[in-house]
Amino acid sequence: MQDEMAYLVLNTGDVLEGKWLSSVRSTEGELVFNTAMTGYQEVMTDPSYADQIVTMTYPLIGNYGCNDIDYESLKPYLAGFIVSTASHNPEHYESKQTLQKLLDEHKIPALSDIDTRALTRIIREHGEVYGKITADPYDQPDMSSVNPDIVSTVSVTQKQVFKTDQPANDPTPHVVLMDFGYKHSIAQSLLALGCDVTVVPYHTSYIEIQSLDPDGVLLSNGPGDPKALSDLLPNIKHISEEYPTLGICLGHQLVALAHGATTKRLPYGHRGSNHPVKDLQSGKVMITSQNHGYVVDYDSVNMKDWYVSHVNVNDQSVEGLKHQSKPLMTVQFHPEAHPGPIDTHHLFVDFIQQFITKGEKQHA
Ligand SMILES: NC(=O)CC[C@H](N)C(=O)O
Repeated sequence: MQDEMAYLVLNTGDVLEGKWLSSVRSTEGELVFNTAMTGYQEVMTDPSYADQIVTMTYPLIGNYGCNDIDYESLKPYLAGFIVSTASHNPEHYESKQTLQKLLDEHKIPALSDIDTRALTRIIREHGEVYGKITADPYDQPDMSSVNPDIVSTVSVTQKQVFKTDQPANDPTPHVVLMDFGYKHSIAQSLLALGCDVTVVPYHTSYIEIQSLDPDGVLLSNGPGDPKALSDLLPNIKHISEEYPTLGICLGHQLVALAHGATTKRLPYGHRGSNHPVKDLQSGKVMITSQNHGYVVDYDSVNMKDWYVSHVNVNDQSVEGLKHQSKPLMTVQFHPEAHPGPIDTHHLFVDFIQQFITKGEKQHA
């Protein structure tokens, strides 16, 4: 079985040969690349990558193993994983299993020994690339397999309540986290700051949220094209107008769409843990963790009610929005990091400061 040939067949006509890194042998999806040097376990378990085949540009992956604490969700949702050199002998005091074992356990098809430099160049050149991991080099990826309803496969189906063990605030603030595919470290960031967190399904209505009596609402990251969720926009608009709101990544894009802006595809996405972002108010540049293929169109933002709070230093794309008069802010990057630097962690503090300072609920 180990000798079976392993290929990544792309819709560009390119075929790359590698070695099997998992016992599950066939998958397809959109190819994306991540430039982070560490954090492969967090990348693999970030639900934003659902249905995508992720290639890591850093050449050695798996060298510190996989542990019990870096899961960003219960399991990896990505369609496939591609590396150059896979380490089979990890060394780290927290390591519990190898990369290969984790991929096998969760039945994620994966290849090693792929020329990830060549692959990344192909993705950069073509932008939107689909591929198939297969034993047959004449197989072709079927692009019709893209699931427009991908968020429903990663969101919780029932609410989950998490109580903080950090009695930092009195009364304890309560944040409702709308789950479009949330990374666990978002909830952990809020719990560590002394907030109770209720995670709710992505389609939870304004009335249901109201019945939970939150102090603030957070719309999470998640997979897919934000425009696929256009049915939800009136609900999101209503919620974000009534409660202090923080949108992260997909949550940012959805709040922007709900308030009349548009989104578009980036040429080949921002995925990595060293993307420089400028806070336009302070002038400070922060290094951020990112994972997105879409972006809010700068010119579509209604500057009467909003302003652009952050921009990407590399391509000037929109990285953050703030409402002119409401406690409503959104960011394209990941303030929870994991993996990545914690330069923008203060955004969680800014978010909760809006409802803890007066010790009483701020919304009507
Ligand atoms: N991490 C995210 O929330 C990603 C948002 C969206 N799926 C995109 O690719 O742009």
